[in-house]
Amino acid sequence: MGAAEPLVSLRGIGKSFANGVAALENFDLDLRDGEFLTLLGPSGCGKSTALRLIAGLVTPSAGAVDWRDAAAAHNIGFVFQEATLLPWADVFDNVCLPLRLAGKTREAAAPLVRETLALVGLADFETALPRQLSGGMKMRVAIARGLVTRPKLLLMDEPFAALDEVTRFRLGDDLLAMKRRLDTTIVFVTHSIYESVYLSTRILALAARGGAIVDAIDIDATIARDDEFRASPAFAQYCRRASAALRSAYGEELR
Ligand SMILES: Nc1ncnc2c1ncn2[C@@H]1O[C@H](COP(=O)(O)OP(=O)(O)OP(=O)(O)O)[C@@H](O)[C@H]1O
Repeated sequence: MGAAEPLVSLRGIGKSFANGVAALENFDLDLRDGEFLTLLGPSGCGKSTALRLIAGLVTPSAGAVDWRDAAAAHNIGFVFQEATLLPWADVFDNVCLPLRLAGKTREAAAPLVRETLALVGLADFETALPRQLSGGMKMRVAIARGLVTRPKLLLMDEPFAALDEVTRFRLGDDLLAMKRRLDTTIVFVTHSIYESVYLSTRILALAARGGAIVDAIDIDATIARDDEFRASPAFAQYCRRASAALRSAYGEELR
């Protein structure tokens, strides 16, 4: 098993719900080790369903999800659009939760929780309650909770959608730094073309119905992600391509 082998492969995936909706049809995906993959597409095209299938939260109606390493399949971080924190628990206990669920005592988990809080810039907020935090800080707690078990894979479903643009930019930069530091592979869902180009090493644009891949855009992973990139002709070019892909993903629906 070489490092070039995908971390996880989705083969011929179909997912239909009891109400007859086919969210995904014959969907294939090879997730590369270490990539930042973004799923871009119209509302309802199956992005969240794809994340939930990878996470094992729903089972496919057809096809298979194959993991290179079974242990990675059982240690996946998941961050949602809402931070979904326990309102009565402080920041430390919210981040500690996945370790407690894995059977660690609070004391045994503490060093990892503190290290992760430092990583997301919340070292001084251990005892704060969720209601005392801004939206951006709550999202940092949710990211810390997603990373505290040091998963190989972090799934993020529109995590920054509810945040203002400055907070969004800052969190994006910090997320890339965390990813580098922990060597995490990320699958990210967003509706923002600019965000997808800035953060990703690959973008998949999914068609409005059934999740067919309309375009796969590789973004040069060696380019530093900073203000210079955001202002560069290369960035504009990638955005034009992603925008065209998204337009064709809407297909008939835009006409
Ligand atoms: N549990 C469910 N039961 C019935 N239909 C569902 C269920 N979950 C999703 N769907 C349907 O499957 C399709 C794909 O949904 P999904 O949430 O994956 O799309 P999405 O691309 O993530 O959308 P959005 O961008 O709006 O979050 C939609 O038509 C949705 O209504």
